[in-house]
Amino acid sequence: NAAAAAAARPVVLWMRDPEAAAAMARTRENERHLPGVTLQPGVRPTADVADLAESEAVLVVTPAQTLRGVLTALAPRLRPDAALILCAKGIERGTDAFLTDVAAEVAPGASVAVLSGPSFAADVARGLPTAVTLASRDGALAAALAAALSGPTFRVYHGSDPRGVEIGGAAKNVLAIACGAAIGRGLGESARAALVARSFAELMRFARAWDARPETLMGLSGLGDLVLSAASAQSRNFAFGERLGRGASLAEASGGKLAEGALTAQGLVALARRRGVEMPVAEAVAGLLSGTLGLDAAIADLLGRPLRAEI
Ligand SMILES: NC(=O)C1=CN([C@@H]2O[C@H](COP(=O)(O)OP(=O)(O)OC[C@H]3O[C@@H](n4cnc5c(N)ncnc54)[C@H](OP(=O)(O)O)[C@@H]3O)[C@@H](O)[C@H]2O)C=CC1
Ligand SMILES: O=C(CO)COP(=O)(O)O
Repeated sequence: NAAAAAAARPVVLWMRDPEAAAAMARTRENERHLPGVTLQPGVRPTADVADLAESEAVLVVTPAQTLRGVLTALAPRLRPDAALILCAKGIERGTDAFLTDVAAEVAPGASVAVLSGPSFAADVARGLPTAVTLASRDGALAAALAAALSGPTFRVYHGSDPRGVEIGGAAKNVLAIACGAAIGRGLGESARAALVARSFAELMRFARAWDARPETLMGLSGLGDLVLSAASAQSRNFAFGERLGRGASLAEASGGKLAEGALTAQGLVALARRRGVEMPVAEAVAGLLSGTLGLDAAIADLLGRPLRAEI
């Protein structure tokens, strides 16, 4: 919707469910995911992959754990020079792979970019002011895509550090669960602020160890997105943590909604360990989710860590 509004260019909205696509073409509304938002005139819903054959750029916006399957199905049907813009936030379960690496494996030769940053879909769709960042190793491509996608209220910055941008999106979801759990457990706003700051320190260490630029994490994907998800009950990851903090079971805590951090926590911790990065907050979340750590023990572990220099 934002892209169609920005440039008045035609946008093909491919979805897997033919009935949902037909309904959306008829009503011009996504009643299940974004009720009350009217599709821009240039958006054409379809369930036929062949309709993507002419697309110059493809935004892939399905959950992180579906990326491999979705790209495997789509890639052979796309233009060989189509840019793939990855919008999911996560690390692949089982392989612990970054999503850009999954894309490079499934669609070798494709130009891959990552779009991430603080942006609730409902805000973007309603035209509220939003800023995100889009990065590709090909900086000129990133700049061109950012210009094409930007509009009056949807500002797309660009960069050449896709690894940093994807780390920001994947990790903040895990860390937002910790903030939610602290609030749910009644630890207070000072504890939340402390967790945000210490989580950000973890993000920076992780980024450095995984060849990303630390300054990328000081931007929209990283600091910006962590602040959004850690501070807002609208965040599904925060809400998931908050319910855990109030004593809900893992099954109850998701509320049937996608909480990407719950699926990425183990992968994040595995990657951190592989490069010797200390991530106590992420470790606490992973321990909670795997059932090896109770909430009060996790809190005690974090508070009981040896005092050290902050920086
Ligand atoms: N929502 C948000 O505010 C933001 C989300 N993101 C990221 O975007 C990604 C998707 O999130 P979001 O859209 O909110 O998730 P939702 O669960 O709300 O929607 C997921 C969409 O992906 C579709 N889908 C799921 N599995 C498949 C599949 N195997 N093949 C094709 N389509 C599939 C679903 O189709 P169906 O309707 O048929 O189930 C649905 O349309 C996540 O990684 C999230 O972190 C990033 C920024 C903001
Ligand atoms: O990534 C998001 C906003 O930038 C959406 O956050 P949640 O997935 O936690 O709802």
